[in-house]
Amino acid sequence: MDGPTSTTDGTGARIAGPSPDAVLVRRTLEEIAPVADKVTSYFYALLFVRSPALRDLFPAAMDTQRDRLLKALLTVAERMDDSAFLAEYLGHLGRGHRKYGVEAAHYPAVGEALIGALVRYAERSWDAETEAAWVRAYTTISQIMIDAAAEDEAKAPAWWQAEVVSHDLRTPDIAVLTLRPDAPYPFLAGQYTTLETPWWPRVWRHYSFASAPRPDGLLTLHVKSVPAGWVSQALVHRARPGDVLRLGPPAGSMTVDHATDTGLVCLGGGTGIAPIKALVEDVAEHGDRRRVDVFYGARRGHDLYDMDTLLRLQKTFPWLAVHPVTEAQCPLPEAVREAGPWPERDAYLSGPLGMVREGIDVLRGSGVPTERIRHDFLAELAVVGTGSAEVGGVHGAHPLDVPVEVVAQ
Ligand SMILES: NC(=O)C1=CN([C@@H]2O[C@H](COP(=O)(O)OP(=O)(O)OC[C@H]3O[C@@H](n4cnc5c(N)ncnc54)[C@H](O)[C@@H]3O)[C@@H](O)[C@H]2O)C=CC1
Repeated sequence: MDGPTSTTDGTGARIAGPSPDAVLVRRTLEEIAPVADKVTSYFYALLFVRSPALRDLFPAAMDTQRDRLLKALLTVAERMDDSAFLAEYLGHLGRGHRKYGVEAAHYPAVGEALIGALVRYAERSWDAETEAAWVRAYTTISQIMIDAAAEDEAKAPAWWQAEVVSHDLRTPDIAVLTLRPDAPYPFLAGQYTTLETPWWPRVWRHYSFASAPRPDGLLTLHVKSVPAGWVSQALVHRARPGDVLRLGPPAGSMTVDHATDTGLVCLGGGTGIAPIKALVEDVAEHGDRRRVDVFYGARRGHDLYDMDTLLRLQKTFPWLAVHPVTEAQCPLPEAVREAGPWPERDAYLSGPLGMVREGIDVLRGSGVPTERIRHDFLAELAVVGTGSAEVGGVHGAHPLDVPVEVVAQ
């Protein structure tokens, strides 16, 4: 892509402006924004008519697919001149697409369908120069994704099969599943995975791991069945020991920095307690010098489905304090504010979007510097991908930093 231009401000200092290609790409995206749905439908129609074999990479029902492509494009367009961001974001996307069966040979057809859809709906701004900018942009995007996938192929499988070894229904709509992967699954406490069930082929959802890596290699997930949540309902009400699921690679950076012994303050709302529990186990495994406060929020007392486990951990580890909070008592972020300030802590948040957002505000107001606040916006992905809250929570300062997978979520 062409490099950024620069201008000078009133003091003569140079300010980097967007590159000419970024200006042209953004102009196209602005023009199509009001008809984004039509562009997306036309893109997929072109893709599947011209390359019918690619249809098999996508789920049967395309409604879960809707906004993904456009959201990824907007993210890239917004940061087009930031090569470090592009390498990280698109590298993650390229690796993540291996599990869908995406190959290097598929990329040109996608690029042609994309440009075909843009030509049709960006009539006002489209010209030869714009087309050349889009071709350069797409070539760069696809090459980063292809290279990242090829590099990953040399060291990790595209997916893992995982057998359900236990299924524990904790409430009428929450199950704790234990899985045995068919090969060692390398992850860190606080990370999440993508998962596909045999009942909804090519429909993938995100779930955080509820335990730190264990010597026996087993994995644990907490799943809440949500209305219209195909995958979550199948996992809670249908999955049984012996069923085999597929897992994508681990992702997420809500992990503990073991180079320091700073204390932790953790907020887990609902099934958002899952990765928080994994973090507590991780701290325990790395020594016990750190103070850890866990605020566990639920709507009602009986929704605190993992309280027994947390109390057991609290009894074992004197450095751990667990604070259950129900809505009748007070909102979870409020309880954290009242117990603060937290100036010397690292903070971790996991749960519904609203809780995470409010929690961040409270933590900032209670003295925690922004760079010490970690969270993964899984709830954000659920909203984008399905219109339902079907995830078990992705990390980043901004939701757009989360790689939104273009194919089959
Ligand atoms: N790594 C992550 O970020 C993870 C996120 N999650 C997300 O957590 C959510 C769990 O859902 P449920 O169990 O149904 O939780 P829930 O809806 O029962 O709420 C749990 C807690 O969050 C509080 N809360 C909810 N909305 C709030 C708001 N707008 N402002 C302040 N507090 C709020 C509730 O008062 C309660 O204390 C899902 O959206 C899931 O995607 C789940 C696992 C991991």
